[in-house]
Amino acid sequence: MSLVVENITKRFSDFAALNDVSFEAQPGEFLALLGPSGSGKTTLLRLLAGLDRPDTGRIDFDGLDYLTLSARDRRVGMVFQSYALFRHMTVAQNIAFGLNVRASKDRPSKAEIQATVQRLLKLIQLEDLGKRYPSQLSGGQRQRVALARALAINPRILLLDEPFGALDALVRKDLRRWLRRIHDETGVTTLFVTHDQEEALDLADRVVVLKDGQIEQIGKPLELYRHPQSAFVFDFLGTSNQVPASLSDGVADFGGFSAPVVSPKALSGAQTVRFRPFDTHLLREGPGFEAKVLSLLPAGANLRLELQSPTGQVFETQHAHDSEASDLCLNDTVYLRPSKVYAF
Ligand SMILES: Nc1ncnc2c1ncn2[C@@H]1O[C@H](COP(=O)(O)OP(=O)(O)OP(=O)(O)O)[C@@H](O)[C@H]1O
Repeated sequence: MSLVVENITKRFSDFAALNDVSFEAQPGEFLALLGPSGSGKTTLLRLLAGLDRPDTGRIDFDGLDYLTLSARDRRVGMVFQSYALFRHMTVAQNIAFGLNVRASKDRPSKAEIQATVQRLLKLIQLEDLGKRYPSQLSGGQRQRVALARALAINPRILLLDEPFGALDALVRKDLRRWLRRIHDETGVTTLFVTHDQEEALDLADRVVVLKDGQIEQIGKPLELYRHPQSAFVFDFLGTSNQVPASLSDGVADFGGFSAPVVSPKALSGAQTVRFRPFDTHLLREGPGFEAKVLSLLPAGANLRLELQSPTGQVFETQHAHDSEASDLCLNDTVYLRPSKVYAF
């Protein structure tokens, strides 16, 4: 059951929050919508949920024209950043809510609703907390309940708007893994809004990068990371070191040393080129970009360095523990050479 979004434009007065946006989600796919604040992520979710209408375009799900369906008939489950649980209801009542409010002809029996609640409590690993109130839960537990409530209506699509945005980094990481597991068990087509590139790359089957209401690029996480089509995508997906170079025939010349260029098109002449922290060598002697070691930080299997050039530019580099970086000290002078650079 695929989701088709075609040529969607949404204006607020004369400002286009979404401008001709098209993409598809495959049945059961987990898509991340990634973009900076104001890029149109929430606007897109609201259109899918039926909380707002686009000015132009088409939204279909499994052959159903969603724009002709009410929000309720779309059967979309939503989870927001703020815990939108009902405070006066227990966890179990919150989860049952979407089923209890159905018209009597569509409402499952009490026993069926209870069974669904039990199944979902088990799924979110809060089996013993059904009788508690939201105020008696941690932030992470509340978001798990919010997800169970969204799943209770057996949604065709699950829309998650920065669901872990208010939680601390460790809990976020934990819930991320957990969410992916739940997704794989339930197989619901899911759209997950985030402005955190690590979260998007870690979680999603494919990532839709939005900028100023338009799609910059869509792709699998590694594909986006390795083959960004624009400087925006490169900069947004990770640390970006930038230097001027002279390009010709796929080589960036820095005056005395050079590096191969990865580029979506053939470029020549003076350009700013970009490189990632781990695409670098540090040498004791030039040629290279001269810099002093500002900081040295062990980061898991790697060493992360900050280097500062005589003009004040700061570079970030990353190296294996047993590499040339391992015997450097603070304030040592090194010569930095990129092993490959990107140009757009
Ligand atoms: N009801 C509205 N009236 C006017 N402008 C709006 C309205 N809703 C959204 N916008 C504008 O549309 C643009 C996109 O907003 P949206 O909330 O979709 O961005 P976002 O990518 O979700 O941002 P964030 O990450 O900050 O939540 C913003 O410039 C916003 O100010």
